[in-house]
This record gives sequence, structure tokens and C-alpha cells, in this order.
Amino acid sequence: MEVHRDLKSTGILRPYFARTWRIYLCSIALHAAASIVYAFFPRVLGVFTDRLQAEDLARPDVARYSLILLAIGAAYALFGGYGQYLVMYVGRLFDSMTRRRLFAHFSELSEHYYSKNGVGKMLSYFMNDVTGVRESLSMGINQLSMASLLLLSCLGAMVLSGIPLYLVAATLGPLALIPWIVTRIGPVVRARSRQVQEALGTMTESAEEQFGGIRVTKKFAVERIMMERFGADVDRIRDNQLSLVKISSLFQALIPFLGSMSLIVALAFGGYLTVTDEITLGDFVALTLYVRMLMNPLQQIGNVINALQRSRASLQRLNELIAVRPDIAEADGAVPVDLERSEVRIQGLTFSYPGATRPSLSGIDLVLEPGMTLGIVGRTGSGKTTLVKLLLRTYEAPAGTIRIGGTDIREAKLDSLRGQIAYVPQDGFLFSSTIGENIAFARREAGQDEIETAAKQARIYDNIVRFPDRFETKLGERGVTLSGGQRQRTSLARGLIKKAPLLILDDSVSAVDAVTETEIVKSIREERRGKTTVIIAHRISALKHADLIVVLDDGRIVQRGKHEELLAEPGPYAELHAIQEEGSRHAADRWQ
Ligand SMILES: Nc1ncnc2c1ncn2[C@@H]1O[C@H](COP(=O)(O)OP(=O)(O)OP(=O)(O)O)[C@@H](O)[C@H]1O
Repeated sequence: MEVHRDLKSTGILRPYFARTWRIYLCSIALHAAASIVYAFFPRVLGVFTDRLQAEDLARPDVARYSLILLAIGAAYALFGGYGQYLVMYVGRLFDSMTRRRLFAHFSELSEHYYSKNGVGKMLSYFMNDVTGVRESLSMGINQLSMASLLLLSCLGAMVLSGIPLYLVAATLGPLALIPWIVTRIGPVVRARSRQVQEALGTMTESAEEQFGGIRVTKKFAVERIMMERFGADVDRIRDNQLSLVKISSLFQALIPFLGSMSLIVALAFGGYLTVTDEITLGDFVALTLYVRMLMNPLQQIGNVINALQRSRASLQRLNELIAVRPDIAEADGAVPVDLERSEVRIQGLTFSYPGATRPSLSGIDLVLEPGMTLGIVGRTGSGKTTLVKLLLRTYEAPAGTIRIGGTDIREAKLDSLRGQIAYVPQDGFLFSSTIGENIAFARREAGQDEIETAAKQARIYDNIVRFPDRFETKLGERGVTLSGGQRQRTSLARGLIKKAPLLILDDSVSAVDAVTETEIVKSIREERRGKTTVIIAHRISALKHADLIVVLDDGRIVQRGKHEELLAEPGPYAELHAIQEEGSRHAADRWQ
């Protein structure tokens, strides 16, 4: 089972800030410069008004004041703009850093993790959660620093402007309610936003599954049912989003409302003091402009607090994901193994999948000598693929049950082990690239002649050269332009080109006709002479030449021997052979 690491030590923010804090500092300094410059704006206008009222302004003065305002505007745009660029830049850095880290992490996680968590869920981490956190880290921090600095500069400038402090205090009174509102509404926003993220994850998962299964859906003509199911997911997101929007809108509306209250106090109280000559008209103009200027940063701070609450849910999901540790990890002091010269000894192997009530393999004893061909046959669900998964360490076998040249497989270096095995599953996944690239997947350095040889051995060459682009033919997702049999043979060529010391064919030619199968078996025998090969098949014809054939039934080896020996003894092998060769009805009943 995967376990969680200590969340704090592996969070995604720490490495990010370690790399970007200097840029943040730069950006904040630029924002500070922009805000300080901008805070002079009302004061300049106030002084201008007073001089205008005193009729103390000559034409060059007007031009001078205009130039000062122009300089303030230009400096604000320059500092603020560059500060904003820096923060957007680090936001994109967060995207790429986090997505790379998530991808590396995903590729470490075991098959068991993927069997529990759908691909759609992974995509939702990549898209929704990373974007959510990035927006807070770039736009959010950008606006927060800009708005806070502007707010502080305005407040500072207000206090220093000579406007009486009691008037400033009275004007700002309504705004003092804002922190109280934040603490009341913030947790509700966070909780509702977590519901939205979870609903989005479910929808992505459902969309991925439905697109993946679209061919089945069409064949069964159940599009309506699938649409209804998907519609229900979409409706759930809408409901959750609407409930989030309600609370967010209330929060965002309250702030301008309190700002208007401040403005009313400024107009009423400030106006009264102007009329009674306690402050100048210039003070009054500056005060109302300050209050107006305060409203924007206040609104922005409100928005950012809202966004931060929302992205905290995403951050938590990402941190939890990064904290999942792969359940198959390299042991300390792991050693390389040599499958070319060492035997694989399986002894007393009993294995159950995590959470399963019955073992999938029981008491398996088997020795795979270097160079031999082993055939495994058995009815569906008898444990054939499970045995291969344990050899590849997709799942971990109990200690001491599988040894390679005396080394417990659990102590083997993963790269060394998997690098020496070519595994060809029944339904090999093909990537959306060219056929040639798919064949050379595990050996990027392979030349065209090697690719062609592998294609010939897998009997797919003649098909490929009939495509207009031959080996350059592009395959759609999962190779949809190829038939089932062509796909299997392409995936077989990919296994053969690896020329690995151990080749495992897991029902790899089940979708080809009997004649082609015979040809493939013949060419594999030639190619693999002296190299260890494991052939799993339902058709005896594919493995009858093996040096040793084992018959699995319900996780146990029930027969073992060469083809002729097994035919000579009564048992499932002879029965299966009878079905396949003669179509014996009695035997068929036992095997179906
Ligand atoms: N990831 C898994 N989690 C739980 N049980 C599993 C898992 N994979 C396989 N099993 C179970 O283990 C048993 C053996 O499965 P396995 O895939 O090894 O059979 P097989 O002989 O390869 O079958 P087939 O010929 O159909 O490919 C089956 O009962 C199957 O349901």
C-alpha cells in the first residue's frame, strides 16, 4: 500500500518559493515604488485646487502640474507593469515546476495506485488544481501586494497630508468592519470551493472514462444513458459553483458597500468642516480622492482573499498527492541482476492482491534456467499474468520467494531488472506517434534496419509497407487505425527489438490467425535461440515447442512437463489440446 509522507517536508510550495523568492521580492519592491508614486496623485490635485481657488496659478504652473501628473502616471505604469510581469512569470514557473514534479511522481506510482485512481482524476490535478494554485500565486500575490502597498501608501499619505486625524478616523470607520467579514465568510468560501474542486475531479474522471469507452457506448447504442450520467455530473458542478458564487458575490459586494459608507462620511463630515472653514477645499478634495482610491485596493484584497480561500483546497489536494509514496521503491543497497546468465528461482510463492480475500497464486515452485523457453497455459483468471507482474515487480512478491541468481528480486535494482525484460502484453498500448517510433519505443537509438527486422519477425512488415507513409504512418490514440491483430503484432515488434535477455509474451498473438501465429512462433524461436523466453498462451500451438510447459489452475501449478509428456498424461493439458485439435465436446464443457 502507498503511504503518505510527512506533508510539511514534501509540500509543493517550499521548493517553489526557494527558487522564486528573489523574484517575488523584486516584484514587491516595484509595486511599492508604483504605489508610493501613485499616492502623490491626490495631494498634487489638492494643492492644485487650493492654488486654483486662491487664483495663484499662472499658465506655466498648469503645464508644470500636468507634467507632474504625467510623470506620476508613467512611473506608476512602468513600475507596476514590470512588477506584474515578474509575478506572472513566476506563476508560469509554478505551472511548469509543479506539472513536471507531478508527472515524475505519477510515473513512480505503482499500478496498484492507478487501479484505484482513474486517469481523469490525475488530469484534474494537472489542470484544475495546478491552475487554481497558480492563479493565487501569481495574480493573487500580485494583486495582494499591489493593493496592500497602495492601501498603506494611501493611508500614510492621508495621515501626513495635514487633514485632521479625527476626520481621517471617522471616514475610515466603516472599513474597519472588513477583517470581521473576512473571518466570518472565508471558511464558508473554502468549504464550498473544495466541493467544487471535488465535483470537477469527478467530472474529468467521468469524461475521460466516457470518451475512452465511446466505442463500446456506440456499439451498445446507450448514448442517451451516458449523456444523462454525464449531465448529472455537470449539474452537480453547476450547483456547487452557484453556491460558491453566491457567497463570493456577497463577500465582494460588501466591500464596495462599506467603501461607499466611507465616502458618505467623507462628504458629509468633510463637507461640513469645509463649509465651517476648519479644513480647506483642497483638503476636502484630497480626502474624497483618497477614499475613492482606497476602494480599489480594498476590493482587490477582498477578491484575493476569496481566491486564496478557494485555492487552499487545491493546494491541499496537491500536497496530499505528492505525499503518496510509491509502494514499490528501490531497496537501500539494491543490486543489479544479470538475467542473461542467472536462473530465476521461484520457491513457495503465494501471492494475494492488496485487499483480496483469496490468493491469486499459491505455492508456486519453478526454475527458469537461462536460455530456456517456458510455456504457461491455464484458463482465464488462473494467475498467469499475475506471475509476470511479480517478475516485473509491478507488485511485490513475498520476501525470498523469487530469486535471480541468488538475489531476492526485492533487492534488485528496478532499472536493471525491467531493462532486461521485454514484456509484450495481450493488448499493448500504442502511442499517438508513428509506427516506427512505437516499435523503437524501448530502443530510441535503433536504426531503420533494426525496426524493419523486428517488424518482419513480428509479421507486421507487409502491412506497414502497404500504408502510404510506411513506418512514418501516424497512429491515433491507442492506434485506432490498426486492427486488433496489427496492433498486437506492432506491440510484439516493440518487444522483439529490445533483444532483452528475458522476453515475456503474454497472450501476445491471440488476435492473429493460425497461419500467421505459426510463422511468428517460428521466427521468434529462431531469433530467441539461446535466450530465455516465457510464452503465455491459450492456444497450445503457440507454446508446444517450449522446453517446459506449466499448467496453471486457480493459482496453482497442476501439471508440468514437455508437450509430449503432458499429452501422454490425463489432465487439463490433454483436454485443452483435444478441444483445440479435435473439438471434443466433453472436454470443452470442462474448459468453458
Ligand atoms: N489488480 C488486481 N487486483 C485484484 N485482483 C486481481 C488484480 N489483477 C488480477 N486479479 C485477480 O487475480 C486472478 C488472476 O488474474 P490474472 O490476470 O493473473 O489471470 P490470467 O491467468 O492472466 O487470466 P487471463 O488468461 O484472462 O489473462 C484473477 O482472479 C483476477 O481477478
